Amino acid sequence: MSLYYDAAPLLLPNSDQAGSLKSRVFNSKGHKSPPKQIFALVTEASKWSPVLSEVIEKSRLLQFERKLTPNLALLLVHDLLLAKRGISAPSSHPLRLAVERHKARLHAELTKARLRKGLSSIEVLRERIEAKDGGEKRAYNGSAVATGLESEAGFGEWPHPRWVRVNTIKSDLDEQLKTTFAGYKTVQSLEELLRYHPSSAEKLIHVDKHVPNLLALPPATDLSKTPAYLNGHIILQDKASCFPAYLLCPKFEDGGCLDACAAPGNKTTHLAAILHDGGRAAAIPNIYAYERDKGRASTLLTLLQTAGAQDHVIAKVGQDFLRTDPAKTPWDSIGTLLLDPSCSGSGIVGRDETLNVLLPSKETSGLLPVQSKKRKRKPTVDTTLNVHDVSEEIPIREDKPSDQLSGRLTALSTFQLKLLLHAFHFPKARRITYSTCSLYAEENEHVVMKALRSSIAQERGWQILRREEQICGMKMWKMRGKVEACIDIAMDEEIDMAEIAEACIRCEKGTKEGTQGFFVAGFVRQVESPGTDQLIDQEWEGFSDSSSAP
Ligand SMILES: C[S@@+](CC[C@H](N)C(=O)[O-])C[C@H]1O[C@@H](n2cnc3c(N)ncnc32)[C@H](O)[C@@H]1O
Repeated sequence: MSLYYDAAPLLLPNSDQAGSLKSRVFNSKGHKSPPKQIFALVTEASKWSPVLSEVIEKSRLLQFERKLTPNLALLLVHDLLLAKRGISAPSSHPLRLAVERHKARLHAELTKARLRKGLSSIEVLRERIEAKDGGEKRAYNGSAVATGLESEAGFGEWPHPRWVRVNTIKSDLDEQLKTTFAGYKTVQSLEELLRYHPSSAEKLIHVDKHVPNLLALPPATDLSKTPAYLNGHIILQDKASCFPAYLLCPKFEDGGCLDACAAPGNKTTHLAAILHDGGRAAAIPNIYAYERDKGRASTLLTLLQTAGAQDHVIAKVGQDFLRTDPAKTPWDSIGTLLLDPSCSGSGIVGRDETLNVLLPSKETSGLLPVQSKKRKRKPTVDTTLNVHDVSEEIPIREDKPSDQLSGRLTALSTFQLKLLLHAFHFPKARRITYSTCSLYAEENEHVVMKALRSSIAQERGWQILRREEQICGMKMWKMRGKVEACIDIAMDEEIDMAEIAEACIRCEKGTKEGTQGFFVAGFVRQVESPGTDQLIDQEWEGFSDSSSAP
């Protein structure tokens, strides 16, 4: 029974315990049950809470059983009706008995709740709830098959499609459409795909209009067991995450390409695919991939192997990009750099989702919506190759008292700017992309503005890669940077802030574009004054140990 006592307080609002649900569960020493079990129960019960609260209220369980609290009732009813093993408590436990004596009524109410939503089976209901939870919100908005769940939960977002990048090192778009996606119906608009109903027999696919070799599939499509995924013919990568390598547009003749923050390796393998170019890149590995974290670097190595990119990439396992000396060989011949540093991760779909719990009311007069404080997940170190599990981001730590948002953003953006300025020192560098999966201007436009105003940028002639200079798909992309955010930083009236904002690319999450929240900007060096490289290289003295990311 300890499981339910451990889990119940976690469903309540106004907890003064800071941190994400995960950190509260996994870092707590006061729990008697295994943290994994507590976490699973709380997240599952929250997911099902709109339906189960209705069931509890209609069955009048809380009126019959006065000892039960709404949160305990939610957990116990969840396990009674939905868990394979039922309630995890001794069969004679009074609280278990208090719920089990209403089993028939509760079952009947669950069936009625499902039928009211017009759903044919509990499996279909489960599918809907899973789809909703995976960020697939408002999936069926406006369609004739509205479930009723949308209005209860107040969804206002578009679902997040499953994005698939065809790995052109091993396959091509045509081949994938004829094999892995044979039998799928191609739809011309992403919106049509996002309105797809999961129980429909029709399989839909959309070929992206911005990024080459990118496909969108309906939310919750599971490709993890397909041969194409297992053999690295396709890579599950969000659309926005494909922007940096595509915008960087590295060419073999540019010289070496450097990915400064590589793990788990989605963008590195994308760079390799772009550079593959008829096998030339295979002859001379010319992509350097830095990954400071050894655990994450092992994921990178696995992904490189699976994607067939191991011959194109020299992985710098456990090495810090900030410790490279740009003046030394081979760094002195690097032509393009991709910087995708650690960030707040605020743009990641599902990352900042609140735990939405709808507790049943004791009075049966309606449901009590409870929205817990905003929480972020604890850092995870991923060492397996399941791209579903591997985050591109290491979320910021939140277990320190001083870890307030503005402090964290300052620390992150200081590190991000340092990385960018270091990249500006590479003597043969011509193009750089800087990206984050953050929504905050501090990590995005502010970093760009500060970088452009730096002395190294001015000495080396680094400029923003203007919209009209960008590769076609990026030029076409409508969502651009925020002028107000540029103005926040601009002090130099000569800088055209509208042009810089226009050059920056933003993606929002939950829109009908189907992306995660993301930001990318390109830098280009068009003029190089003679002798400047030498001067700057002499000036660069490396960063001290204290220059690491927060
Ligand atoms: C946002 S993730 C990169 C995601 C990756 N670009 C992708 O697309 O799969 C940031 C990564 O940069 C690494 N990192 C942070 N600072 C670094 C540094 N100074 N040198 C090398 N790697 C660094 C982190 O360990 C983390 O794995």
